[in-house]
Amino acid sequence: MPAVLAATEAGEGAADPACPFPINDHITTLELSSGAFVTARGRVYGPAGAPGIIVLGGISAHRFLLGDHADRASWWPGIAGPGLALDPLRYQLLAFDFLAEEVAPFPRVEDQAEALLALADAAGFETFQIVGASYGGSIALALAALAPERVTGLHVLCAAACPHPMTTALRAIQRDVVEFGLARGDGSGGVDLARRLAMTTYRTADEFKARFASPAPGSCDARGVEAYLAARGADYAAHTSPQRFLALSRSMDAVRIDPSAIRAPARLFAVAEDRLVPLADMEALANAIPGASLQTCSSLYGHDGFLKEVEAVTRFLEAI
Ligand SMILES: CC(=O)SCCNC(=O)CCNC(=O)[C@H](O)C(C)(C)COP(=O)(O)OP(=O)(O)OC[C@H]1O[C@@H](n2cnc3c(N)ncnc32)[C@H](O)[C@@H]1OP(=O)(O)O
Repeated sequence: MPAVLAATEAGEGAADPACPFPINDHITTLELSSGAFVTARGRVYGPAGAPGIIVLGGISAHRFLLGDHADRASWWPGIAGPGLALDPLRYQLLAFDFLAEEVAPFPRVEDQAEALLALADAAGFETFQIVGASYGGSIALALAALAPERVTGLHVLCAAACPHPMTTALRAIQRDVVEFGLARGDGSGGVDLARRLAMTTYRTADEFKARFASPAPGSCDARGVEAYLAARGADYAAHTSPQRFLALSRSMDAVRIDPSAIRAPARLFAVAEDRLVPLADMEALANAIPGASLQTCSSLYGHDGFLKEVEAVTRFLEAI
């Protein structure tokens, strides 16, 4: 278990007087069981005393689940927000910034889980549910295994017990691209190119065919698939350092969850067309967690289905 060295809290709801729910930041310094010292940063949206839910997304996610009331938008639009499935008027929603390059050689999902547990303590969550998607789903599984007595419900989208070798292969190439960029003195260019490749694993061939084979004249996509990938790569590289990219990429490929350690009622959500986390791997996880259930959705968006299929994800989260 992590040793907490310092915890601070800062209320920020006042930053936007129109905000109808409290917002509190928690910053906790702790020693991980690996011996590393880290600072965990989390944000809780919602009224004190309401049931706690830890909300975790893909590698692009951060503690600003609902945006930052300035220039950062919510990373789970349509799912988290007042009146939505993850409602800060009904729950306390805790999101955090992933540990990344500050943990050498890279953070394991178990490290992320320890940081989260310290933040849950700081937020006063005795027990809580977890909703985790993609990389956040892997962390959710690790946290459920770490603290079985505190997790009352586990809801995992598009994440399996370990990465598929083809997924690792494609991520290894992305890391090589970033390392190549760094060696040339252009790490940011490496992240840009790696993200372009990553995008092709998040979406499906059918979506690209529908969008880019004969795009509507005048539409944004009329500029073509290369322009799209270039735009997504540039946007990601503008916000992500090469060191962060490498740390999180290695973390994803190191995931090895022991499903038998999970005691919480577990519900899984898979996308049949997901090529990053194949359906068969999620079926295997569902079979390995005692009592777990699996819902499957079909989506043109593949792995990005957890972000794009708002209706299906909302239905899945209705059981919270
Ligand atoms: C294990 C893990 O954790 S890995 C999984 C982590 N998942 C992720 O990181 C999410 C990956 N997906 C993305 O980044 C997606 O782009 C999303 C989810 C952010 C948005 O998806 P969508 O809503 O379908 O938008 P889409 O990807 O089509 O377009 C995004 C942007 O590209 C722009 N764009 C679209 N087509 C083109 C084009 N042909 N040329 C240039 N720009 C284009 C859009 O205008 C939009 O720009 P904006 O953000 O400034 O408005």
